[in-house]
Amino acid sequence: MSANGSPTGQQPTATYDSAFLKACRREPVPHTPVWFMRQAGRSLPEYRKVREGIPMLESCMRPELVCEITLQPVRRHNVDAAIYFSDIVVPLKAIGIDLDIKPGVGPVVERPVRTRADLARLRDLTPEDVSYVTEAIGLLTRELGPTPLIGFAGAPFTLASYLVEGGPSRTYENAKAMMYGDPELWADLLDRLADITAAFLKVQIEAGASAVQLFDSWVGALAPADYRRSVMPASAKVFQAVAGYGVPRIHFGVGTGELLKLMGEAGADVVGVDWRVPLDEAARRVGPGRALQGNLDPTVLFSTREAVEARTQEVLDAAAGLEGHVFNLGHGVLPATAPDALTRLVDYVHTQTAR
Ligand SMILES: Cc1c2[nH]c(c1CCC(=O)O)Cc1[nH]c(c(CCC(=O)O)c1C)Cc1[nH]c(c(CCC(=O)O)c1C)Cc1[nH]c(c(C)c1CCC(=O)O)C2
Repeated sequence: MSANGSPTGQQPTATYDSAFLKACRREPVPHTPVWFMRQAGRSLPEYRKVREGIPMLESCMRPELVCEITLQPVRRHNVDAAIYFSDIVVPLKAIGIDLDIKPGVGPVVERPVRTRADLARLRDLTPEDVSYVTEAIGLLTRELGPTPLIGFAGAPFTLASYLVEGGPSRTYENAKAMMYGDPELWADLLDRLADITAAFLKVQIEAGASAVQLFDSWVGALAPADYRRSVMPASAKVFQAVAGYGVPRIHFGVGTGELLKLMGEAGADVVGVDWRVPLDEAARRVGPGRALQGNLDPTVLFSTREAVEARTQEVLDAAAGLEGHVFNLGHGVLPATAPDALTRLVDYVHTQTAR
């Protein structure tokens, strides 16, 4: 086992023994650990303040700023893990793809990837391309103490959805047209993206990330047979590439009820579940040997305190028989969420599950 995967390696014992990493390893925990996808970001006034006037992608390349933004939700909410502040398109930008993150829209690619000739633009990612990531994680692991840091990347399908469409899409018609109509080009595209993603995750783990999450946010658009044939090999390649580090690998997507089993089999130690499938049913679908993460509907936080507690309790009850449970929302924190509602939610989960 590698440095980060053992208590004797570069990772401090207190981090290795944290509730979050124990739950990922399906070991007994003192309380159910909690973190939130998109916990660092627009729901926090202190985030909006430090980001003022700095474009999103530029903010991802400033180590001190990344460090501050990553720490903000840890200070405020008492969450059990930090997630590295970045974006799934950062490694693509780093290899020279002409893309930007447009406020209120998302990633936009100037020249979409549609042909075999376009593939040549997807060169390998080297650690030097993202030296600011190594630097920021170095700062962060010192500041975080025992709190684990989650590194992340976009999965090949979700990255391809932006590259081929040229921006956000509801239907993924260009990406799926390539997948159905030119399976060889599609497979080569996803394989290229798998190598870039694996390299990006390795940089984060070697710099000190204690776990990684692979976001395949939009893969719920696919039928299981297409997932298995056209996406799973590339995602499995990513997970395989980082298996030797021994850090937990989390895999998440939205609307993936029919894909949960396959997403686990792709090589995840923890399968993320959105709010559409209760966790006990998700556990039946995923099968033994993997922990689950989720799955409160993020819009519940706009409701009354009583409703939040009742819905949270339902999630905890459904998770009661699981081998390992990491509490999270079923998707990212919505920008208009009241920060105090998140702080109260962390406290509620910790109190209700204290053992
Ligand atoms: C699909 C996806 C993207 N980015 C990401 C995903 C997968 C997660 C998911 O499914 O939500 C991942 C991501 N993006 C960001 C994080 C930060 C870490 C965290 O979770 O706190 C993470 C984990 C910062 C961000 N990434 C982005 C913001 C907002 C931009 C800003 O604050 O100026 C943040 C905080 C921009 C972005 N980037 C992307 C979108 C759809 C958007 C939102 C567009 C908008 O509504 O403005 C692509």
